[in-house]
Amino acid sequence: MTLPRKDLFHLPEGVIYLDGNSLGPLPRAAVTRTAAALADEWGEMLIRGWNDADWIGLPARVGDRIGALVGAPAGSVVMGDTLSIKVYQALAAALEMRSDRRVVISDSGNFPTDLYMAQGLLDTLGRGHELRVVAPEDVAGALDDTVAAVMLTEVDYRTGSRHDMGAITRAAHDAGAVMIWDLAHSAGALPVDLAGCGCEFAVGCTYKYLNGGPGAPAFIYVRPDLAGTVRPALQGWMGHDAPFAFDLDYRPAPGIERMRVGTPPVLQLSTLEAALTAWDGVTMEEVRAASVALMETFIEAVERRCPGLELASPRDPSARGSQVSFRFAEGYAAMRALIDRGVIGDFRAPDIMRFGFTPLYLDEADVLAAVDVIAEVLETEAWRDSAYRTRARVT
Ligand SMILES: Cc1ncc(COP(=O)(O)O)c(C=O)c1O
Ligand SMILES: Nc1c(O)cccc1C(=O)C[C@H](N)C(=O)O
Repeated sequence: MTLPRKDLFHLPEGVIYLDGNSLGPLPRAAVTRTAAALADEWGEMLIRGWNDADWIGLPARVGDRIGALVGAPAGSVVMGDTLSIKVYQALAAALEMRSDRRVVISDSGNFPTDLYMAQGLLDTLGRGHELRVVAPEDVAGALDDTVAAVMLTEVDYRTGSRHDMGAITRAAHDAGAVMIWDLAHSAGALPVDLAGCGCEFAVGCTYKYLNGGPGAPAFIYVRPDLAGTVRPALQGWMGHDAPFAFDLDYRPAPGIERMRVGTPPVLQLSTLEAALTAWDGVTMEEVRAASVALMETFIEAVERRCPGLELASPRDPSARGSQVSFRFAEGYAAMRALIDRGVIGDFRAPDIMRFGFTPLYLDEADVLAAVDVIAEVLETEAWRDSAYRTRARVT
């Protein structure tokens, strides 16, 4: 299999897209499939689509496709809701499994919504739980027999620095804690071995490296030996054993389907299902090898040509996800200047310029052309233009 597979994507003319770590581009297969889901399924089938187009089976069917990309067996991943909700569900179930313990460990590299959801859940429980947020390198040292759950994102969204999932999961288990991984910046970016690492829960989003589109639903994995016993905190009817029996009392579905909540987002799941065909016939190992090669080319060229930028990501590729970040005090304005010139990355406060590497639709020529533009923006100080200083609502 050769990479990239640019033909599978709509890539706007004149753009080098280095932000697939935040929102993937539009896969061509998604255009036709979404149009068909609208016109042929919703339009023609109306309510019959639930059975005739198997809308009801989408959360499990798409979950299996994603499971195959993150090392999870069939029947252990299900789709739905936003990642924030899936974080809440995983943590709530983990705390029930360790009801005698009160501490949750996370780290300061985690994405804020994960921490916010944890804080809200712990407040709602009102049982004296504590969220302890430590530095990423201090996680292992923070584990003791008071820790109920460890909740981490494998790849830091700002620096791209990567945890060792296997080692941290083992350390959490040695301390008797439940392990939850957020794979937002891993799924479709790196090989992940959920079954091998033995974690109890994993969650992730699908709008980044999996190219499911803005607002695409999240996924949740529960280790197969636990899926029939974990208690869902959000007891929606779609997670019921028999939703269409309309019982007055909740009875969870026998396995992973209990982590469903309400009506699935059929149109977004259809888009995502088609988007995932871009992974057919390519392995995550091939994608990873190509990503590392692109990142090494990028780092070498940027450091040689742009001395004002300071590498914020680990230099060792094995300690990094599929993004490269550079620090620059005027990073926000500089990123705006780059975007104006067709090189799209993004900015994270206070000074991080982020660039994502996505070998399905990027090649070395793109990377070198992007560096030409970065060098030009820095050499000419184009970022000084006042037009680049006003902050957008979404960065
Ligand atoms: C690690 C992580 N968790 C959660 C989210 C967001 O969650 P949601 O899909 O609920 O907006 C992101 C990015 O948006 C993220 O990077
Ligand atoms: N989910 C996002 C959104 O709804 C709007 C803008 C950006 C995002 C993101 O995905 C941000 C991303 N998690 C990050 O790594 O910063």
